[in-house]
Amino acid sequence: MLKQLTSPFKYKRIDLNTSVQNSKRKQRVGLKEGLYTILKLWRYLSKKKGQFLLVLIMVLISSALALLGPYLIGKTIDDYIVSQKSDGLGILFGGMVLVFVFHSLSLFLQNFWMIGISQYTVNEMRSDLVQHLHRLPISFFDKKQHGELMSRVTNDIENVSSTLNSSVIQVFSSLLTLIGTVTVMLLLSPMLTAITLLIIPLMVLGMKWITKRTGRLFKYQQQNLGELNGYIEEVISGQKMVKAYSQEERVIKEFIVKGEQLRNSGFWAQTISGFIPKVMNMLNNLSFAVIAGIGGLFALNGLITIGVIVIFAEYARQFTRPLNDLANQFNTLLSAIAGAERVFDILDEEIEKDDQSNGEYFDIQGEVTFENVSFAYEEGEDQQTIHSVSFQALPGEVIALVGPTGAGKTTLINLITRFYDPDEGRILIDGVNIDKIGRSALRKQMAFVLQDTFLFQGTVMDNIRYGRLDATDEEIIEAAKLANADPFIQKLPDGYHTQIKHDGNGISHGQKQLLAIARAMLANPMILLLDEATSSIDTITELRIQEALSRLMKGRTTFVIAHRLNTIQHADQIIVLKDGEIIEKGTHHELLEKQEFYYEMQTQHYAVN
Ligand SMILES: Nc1ncnc2c1ncn2[C@@H]1O[C@H](COP(=O)(O)OP(=O)(O)OP(=O)(O)O)[C@@H](O)[C@H]1O
Repeated sequence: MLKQLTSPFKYKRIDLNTSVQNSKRKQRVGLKEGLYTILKLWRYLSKKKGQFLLVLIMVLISSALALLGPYLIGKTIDDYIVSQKSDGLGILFGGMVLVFVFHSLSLFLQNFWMIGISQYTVNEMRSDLVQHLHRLPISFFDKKQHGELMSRVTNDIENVSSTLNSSVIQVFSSLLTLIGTVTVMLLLSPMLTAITLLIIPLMVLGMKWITKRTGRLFKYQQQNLGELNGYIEEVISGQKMVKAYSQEERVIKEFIVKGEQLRNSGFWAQTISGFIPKVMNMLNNLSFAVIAGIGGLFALNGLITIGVIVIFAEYARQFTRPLNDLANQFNTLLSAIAGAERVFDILDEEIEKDDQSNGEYFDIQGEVTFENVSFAYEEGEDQQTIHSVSFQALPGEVIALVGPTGAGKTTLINLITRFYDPDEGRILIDGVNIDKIGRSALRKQMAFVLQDTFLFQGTVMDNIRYGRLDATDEEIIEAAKLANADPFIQKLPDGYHTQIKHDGNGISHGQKQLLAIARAMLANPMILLLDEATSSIDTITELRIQEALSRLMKGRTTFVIAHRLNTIQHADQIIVLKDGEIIEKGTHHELLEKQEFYYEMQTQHYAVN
């Protein structure tokens, strides 16, 4: 099996920056990066400082009691068994029982409090992450796979949680046990201690060699897991498309490749980290042999007692165990830091600035003006997506946006809604630059009826209420009636209370559009953004949609991305876009008379979408 796997050292050749290119912070690697992440984690943990202090006190107590146990056993051997005495043995025995009972109790308490801290921390991180995700600009989501993001909110956070649950205590108790053990050992026999400690350099060197590799390998394992999850999410959501184009084989092959990558990185991360306990165990046994041999010689020469050999043997175990634990926990910590780092990478992403405005609701008339607006999706792009676009839409006008595919129609809508901001020029609503209006206040003035209406889990009623959360049931039914959606809703098994399945599966395309119109009716905005459906909808539903739309459009400034030219003949203005520029503007008749691009589109049935 080993032969099939790529050597872990292959990873050396992978440029870290290829997978972490989007964040400046990610350029920092190694210790500095780790410390930065730990500092950020501490900001969360420190909110539970009091409880954390209690945990540390319990760790201190349990570590001290763990030291006391072997010491008492050694004392029993030297003072009672070797010297054949029994006076006071009962008290010593009682003391030992108490030590072990309190040791367990302190372990239980530290665990109990630490789990509380870890669950609190992880919950805070998760909610910060989700809140932050909602404040990020749309451009952030353009660059990220949804499943990969999901993996950060779930897997990576879970990883941090389980590590906090166990590793923090382990690390502190191991450190304390180490210090305590060495101190007592030195007090009992400095010479035997020095010989026992010779093992440390060997352990440190071994650990360094291994952890250097495992840190990197765990990072790749997390990355590969994120990519695989992203892929699974994508193919499950796009299952229909996969089947429609008979892409199952290709998808399975790609999945196998990604799965192999994860298996490979997982295999090496686990294998190399798995060496640690084995190596430590071997060194541990070696130290036992050394203590028994050399300690025996010392005892024969009267330098130490038999009780001290027993204490040393027990301490050597206690001493290599924390080293062992530290090494193990180091790996878990590295893996959790890698996870936390991926979470903080998102938290470090700059949120959408909500400008100078106070973001309050205000009444608008619906005049929209573009003044020399230029825009490119990517910074430094040679070709602008929108180039010096100017036009004015008066309140209540219907503006049709037409042009070949990729001309920039959707981009114009994206700019009006401030999903993106222009690089040059201004967009004004009622004469106010929209960058002075808070995004949320601006979007409250708008409603969308898009080709692909997204329906959330919940009832039909809930989905219409999305348009205005404080709407009453009566208002919702009224909006549905105006949108011609009421007849089909009434026929659903539970009417308005029918549960919508995932993403509206079970509701037809045309019915989704009607629900979107009802949502928009309820929102009652002054500006309406329509992306005309291209898919074939049956004639009756189509008529219902058209009728509902004209009702909805009345008195509102409406931008329609038109895919069929026959539906926009009555628009007040038709804006013809090509390669991001307005090449013609006017009414249907004016443009036909000009006999230019629009005329060509009409006469030659130019593909307009
Ligand atoms: N999020 C994005 N990131 C980068 N480029 C984008 C993005 N969205 C669109 N583009 C590019 O911008 C250009 C204009 O796209 P847009 O979607 O505005 O065209 P459109 O006229 O609406 O096309 P269609 O009729 O096909 O929907 C295209 O070249 C497209 O590839």
